[in-house]
Amino acid sequence: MATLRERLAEEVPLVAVSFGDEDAARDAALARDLRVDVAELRVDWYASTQPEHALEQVRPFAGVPTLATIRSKDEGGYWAGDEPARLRLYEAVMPEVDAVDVELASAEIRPGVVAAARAHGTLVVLSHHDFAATPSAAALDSLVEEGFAAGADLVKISTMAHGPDDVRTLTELTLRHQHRGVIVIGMGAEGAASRVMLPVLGSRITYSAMGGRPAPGQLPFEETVRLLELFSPRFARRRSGD
Ligand SMILES: O=C1C[C@@](O)(C(=O)O)C[C@@H](O)[C@@H]1O
Repeated sequence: MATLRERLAEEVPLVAVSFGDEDAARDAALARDLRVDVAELRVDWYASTQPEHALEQVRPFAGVPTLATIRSKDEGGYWAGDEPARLRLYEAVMPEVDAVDVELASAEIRPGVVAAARAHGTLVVLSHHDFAATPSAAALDSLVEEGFAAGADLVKISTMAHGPDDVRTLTELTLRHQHRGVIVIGMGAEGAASRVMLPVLGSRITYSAMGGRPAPGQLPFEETVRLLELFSPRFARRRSGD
């Protein structure tokens, strides 16, 4: 199977599923059987914040492209510890995963996460989430620039979409930056179409649900794959050629 880096270079959308630590062996087997493109390991959902516990959950996914996320509460996650402990946990899982995702706004640990990722050859997603609204195009452009300047391989923008104007803002953002490596998501019911449409237009990863704790507007994994096979011939070709 191609590595995540190779897959991203193809510029064909990837479908991610987020997993916690309920049953990592079961989830890893599911991810393999259903050919999930990226397993997002939501370390902030784990019952224990001990590095050894996290590593035990990560290891069964060997062979599946993985993205470790330890999301702050400020941006919709569950991390309850302090920032030094969060950085230590990122550093502990770094050698075992293909990519990590940390918020652009997490100024205290972001440089440390980027430096550790560079040292291990791990990809870095720098992300921004807004669960209330979609900011202006200019504000979103500055976040994208800030992300790449800070060393992101991918910049992720995930904002609440309240209607067609927000979906248009996110669509135009995707088109402006599509070859640089962006992930753009319109959350909520009004944004649901963006989870299929924006990957067709160049957003690199779309997140889908398989149990767990679905984000607002997420579609089930199999539905996401079916719709992308319909609308993205390149995606359909890659899936059938796997
Ligand atoms: O940031 C994202 C995107 C997401 O919030 C979504 O809306 O699909 C789901 C999260 O697991 C992931 O880290």
